[in-house]
Amino acid sequence: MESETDIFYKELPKVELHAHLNGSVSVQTIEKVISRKPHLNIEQNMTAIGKGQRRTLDECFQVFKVIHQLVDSEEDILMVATDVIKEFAADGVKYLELRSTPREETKTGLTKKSYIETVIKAIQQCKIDGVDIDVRFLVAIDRRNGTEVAMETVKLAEEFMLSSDGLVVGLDLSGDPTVGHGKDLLPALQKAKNCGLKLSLHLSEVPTQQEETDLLLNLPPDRIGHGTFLHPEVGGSQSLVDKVRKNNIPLELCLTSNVKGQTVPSYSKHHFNYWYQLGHPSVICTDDKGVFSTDLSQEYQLAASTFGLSHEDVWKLSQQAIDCIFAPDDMIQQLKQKWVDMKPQVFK
Ligand SMILES: CC(C)=CCNc1ncnc2c1ncn2[C@@H]1O[C@H](COP(=O)(O)O)[C@@H](O)[C@H]1O
Ligand SMILES: [Zn+2]
Repeated sequence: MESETDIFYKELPKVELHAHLNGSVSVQTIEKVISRKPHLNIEQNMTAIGKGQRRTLDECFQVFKVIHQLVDSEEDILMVATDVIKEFAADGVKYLELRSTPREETKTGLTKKSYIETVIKAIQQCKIDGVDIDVRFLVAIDRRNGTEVAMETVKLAEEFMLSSDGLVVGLDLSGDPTVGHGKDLLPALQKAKNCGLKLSLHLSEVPTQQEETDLLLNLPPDRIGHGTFLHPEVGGSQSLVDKVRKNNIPLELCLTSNVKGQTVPSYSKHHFNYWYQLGHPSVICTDDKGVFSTDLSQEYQLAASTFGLSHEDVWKLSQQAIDCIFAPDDMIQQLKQKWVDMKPQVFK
């Protein structure tokens, strides 16, 4: 951790809806994987961006390549996923949607199928161990890989949605936003939606994606990652904003990620404020807590201190996130009850 987070934010029950598995790996876990693979000559400081540091988007995506080199077997994925889930739980996250791109690695025998199975195994193991968190999984499409891989990923996600006892709930579209075009992925995303997978799409993470965003908003997605350049003040348009509002599509907002990745110039200029002022459902998330050296408590505290939110405002924000989860209604009701039960303790 970079700086102390107030106890209120730690104790606040939280919902995390935008967390990439391999971007969420902590320093401690990275050290463990590095010690398993000394021959790679990778140092811990190559996988995280510290306090006050910034990187270009391109440099950030290089970091994921390094982490992928380190995390390349079923054994690694099981450890990484288990650690990440336990860390979110220790930070007061009560419900987590993890997302990850299935990969295959010939040299370790990892297949896309065993990749997903291993993440599911980690989720189940944490449940058995009594970790106080409910976890669901979104299978991710890396936009760089194009139409065919996207379609193959949707098929896998559908298979697991039907066989994972409700743990696989949806699909994520992510990857370097400057590569590829959403129109090539539209048929796969449409198919996913038709078969009942929920969709969370990274949209307008960089400027100049209006056309793609406009197209993909017609699906419509169930949630939007970032949406940094949707509104007219930053080169988006009123018609994009109207589409998002008309369909009431929640936004997943990641302050530190956007500032460190330099798509947003400073915390006070973050688009959280624009959407919050509109009363539009906005969920504070971490994106990549390992890479950006943060956690969800810290992100809530940052939002509060930057935009002058009271503890009561922050409570409402974390509570409203419950309505944006992809798990079915009984989980929503369970979480709402948990928030009611916990409130006296948090405001003591
Ligand atoms: C560069 C930057 C500012 C990152 C934050 N914004 C992001 N935008 C799009 N895709 C992302 C971002 N962060 C993580 N990802 C995706 O998540 C992957 C890492 O997690 P995983 O291997 O899917 O488990 C990356 O390879 C990338 O495909
Ligand atoms: Zn993301």
